[in-house]
Amino acid sequence: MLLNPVISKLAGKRVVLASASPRRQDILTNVGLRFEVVPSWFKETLDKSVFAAPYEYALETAKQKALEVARRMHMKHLKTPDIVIGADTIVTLEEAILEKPVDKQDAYNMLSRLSGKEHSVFTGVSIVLCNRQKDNQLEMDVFDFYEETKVKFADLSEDLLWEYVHSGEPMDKAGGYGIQSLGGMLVESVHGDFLNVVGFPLNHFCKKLAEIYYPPSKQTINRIKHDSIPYVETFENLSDVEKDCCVKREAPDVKKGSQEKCNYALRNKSSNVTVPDTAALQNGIPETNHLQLPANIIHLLDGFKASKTLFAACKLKVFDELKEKRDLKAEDISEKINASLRGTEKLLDACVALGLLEKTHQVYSNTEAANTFLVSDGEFSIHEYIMHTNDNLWPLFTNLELAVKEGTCQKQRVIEKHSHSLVQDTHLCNQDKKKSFMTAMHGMMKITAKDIATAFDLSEYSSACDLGGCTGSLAHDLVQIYTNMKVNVFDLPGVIENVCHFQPEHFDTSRITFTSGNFLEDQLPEADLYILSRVVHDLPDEKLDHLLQKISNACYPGKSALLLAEIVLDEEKREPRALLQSLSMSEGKQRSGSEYRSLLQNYGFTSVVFRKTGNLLDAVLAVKS
Ligand SMILES: O=c1[nH]cc([C@@H]2O[C@H](COP(=O)(O)OP(=O)(O)OP(=O)(O)O)[C@@H](O)[C@H]2O)c(=O)[nH]1
Repeated sequence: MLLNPVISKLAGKRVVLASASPRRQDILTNVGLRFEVVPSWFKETLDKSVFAAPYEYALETAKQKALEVARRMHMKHLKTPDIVIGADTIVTLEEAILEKPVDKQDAYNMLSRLSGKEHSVFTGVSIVLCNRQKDNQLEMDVFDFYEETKVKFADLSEDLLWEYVHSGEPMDKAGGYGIQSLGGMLVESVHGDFLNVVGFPLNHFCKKLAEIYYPPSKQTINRIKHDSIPYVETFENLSDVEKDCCVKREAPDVKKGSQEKCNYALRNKSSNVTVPDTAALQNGIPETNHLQLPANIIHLLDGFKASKTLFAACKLKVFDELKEKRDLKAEDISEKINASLRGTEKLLDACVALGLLEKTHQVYSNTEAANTFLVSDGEFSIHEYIMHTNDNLWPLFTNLELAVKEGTCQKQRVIEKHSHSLVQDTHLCNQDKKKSFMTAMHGMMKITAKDIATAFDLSEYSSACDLGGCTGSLAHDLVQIYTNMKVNVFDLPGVIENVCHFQPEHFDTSRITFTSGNFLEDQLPEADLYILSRVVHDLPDEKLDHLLQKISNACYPGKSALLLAEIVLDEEKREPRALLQSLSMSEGKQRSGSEYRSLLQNYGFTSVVFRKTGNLLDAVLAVKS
C-alpha cells in the first residue's frame, strides 16, 4: 500500500462499508481500500434525549448501522464479512442536533439557523470486526471513535439560501449542506478535519486501524510523535507490495537494519510533503519533488488485468480443479487445465494476490468465496455469469472509444451481424448458447433474489407475474418467503422450454407456473404484482412506454403493483456499477430513485418507493392508485 500500511492490512479481508453515502465510498476508494457497499437498514431514530452528549448519539447510530449489516450479512448466504464500517454525521448548534433535512423547508430552516454562526460537525465511526465461530455464531468486536470539526458560516441572505436549497444539494446531507460542493461557498472557516465534515474522518480512521492492527511498541511511540498516522514497526504480516516497495528503495551502503529502512520508505511515501530521499542522495541522484500517483488511478490502470485474471481462471476451471482436489501444486494444476507451467504459475499467483486463492508452501487452495461463487457447479455459482461477462460484455468494452464517439452499442460490430435484440439473436440462437445464457442469468439472480424478495413486505400480493423471469429463481424465493403467493414466470418460448433444467430438487414448485410469451407483443397474464428484473434499463423509450402502459392497464388501482429489480443510481449519479454498466450503450438507460418515480408516475403508479439492497440489484416498488 502506498499511503499507509494500515489500509493495506485490510487487503484480502472482506471489508464492508455499511453506508449508502457516496462521499464515504469516494473517500475510502480514493485511498485504495477495497470494500463492498452494503447500506444499513438501521433507522436513524434513536431518542436523542437519552444521550449525554451529541457525539454519543452519532457513535451509537454508527454502531447500530454497522451491527445491523454485520448480522444481516452473516445470516444470508454465509456471507460473513471480516470488517464492517459504519458512520453517522450530525451537525450540532446550540444543543440542537441537525441531521438530513426532510424537505426543502426543513433544509432552509437549518441553513438559516447556521447562517453567520459557528457550529460543530461530529462523525461517529464504528469498526466492527466479525468472527464466525465453528457453531456458526457471530462474534463481534466493536471499536469506535468520533471526530469534531468546527465550521463557521458566512452571513447568508434568504435569497441565496433558497437558491441553494433549490439546487437539491442539501437534501441528503447532515445540516443541509455539502461543504465539498456548492455548500463550500457558504463556509467562512473550518477548524479541524475537512473530510470529517464531508462524512468520514479518514485520518482518525487510519489511526484507529493502526491501533487495532499494530498496537505500537514503546520505541515506536517515541519515534512517531511527528507523524499524524502511526506507521508499522515490523513487516511480518504485510503484503508483498509493501515488501517490494521497501526493497526497491534500499540503498546498498545504508548500515541500519532493513526494518528501519522499510519504515523510512513507507513514511516517505505516506507524506504529502516531499521528504528528502536519503537513498537517492547517497546514490548521487539529485533530489526531486515527486508527486504521488493517486491510488484510484493505479487501481484503474490495473483493473482490467484483474478482471481478465478472474475470467481466465474461471474459463480454465482452476477453481473447479481446486475444489475437487483441495490442495494442489502449480505442476498438478497446469496438467489438469492443460496449460503451460509458466503461465499457470503466473495465473495462480495473480489469483492469490487478488484474494481468490490461498497459497502455503507452494500449494494452492480455493478461498471460501471461490468455493462458494467461482466453481461452476456450486449452489451460488456465478461461474457462467462470469463467462457471459467475458464472452459478451468484454468485447463490447474493447470498443468503448467507438461506442462513445458514435453513442451506440457496439454489439453489431462485435457479432458482425445486424440484430434487433442481442438476447434473442446471440444468446438464444442455439441450444448451447441458450443454456449457458440461462445459467448465467440463473446464477446472477440466485445471488440477489432473496434481497429483492425481502426488500419490501409483499405479503398482500397473492399472485405475481415475473415478466422475463427466465429460470424462475426469483419465483423460488418469493414462494418460499410468501406462503400465500403464486408466481407465474412469463418468458420467451425458447427460454420456457429449458426451465426444467433449473428447477431445484426437493422443492415444492406447485405454486410456480411457467408461461410462454413475449411481454411486448402478447397479452399479459393476470396478477396482483408484476415484476420486471433487469428489463427496464435495457429497453429504448418507445418499447418501455409500450410495456409500462400495458402493465398499467393490467393493474387494478389500489390493488396491484409493479416491482422492479435494477441497479438504482444515487441522486448524484456517482454510483460506479450503474454508470459503468450504462457504457455498454444499450438502447435503454440507468435511472436514479427519483427518475424511476417520475417515470412510473406517468403510468398511474403514484406511490413509488425504492430500496438499495447492497446486492447486485436494488428494488423499486410502484403501487397503482
Ligand atoms: O458537508 C457535508 N456534510 C455532510 C454530508 C453527507 O451527509 C450525510 C450524513 O448522513 P448520514 O451520516 O446519516 O449518512 P447517510 O448519507 O444517510 O448514509 P448511511 O447509509 O451511512 O446512513 C453523509 O452522506 C455525508 O456524506 C456531505 O456530503 N457534505
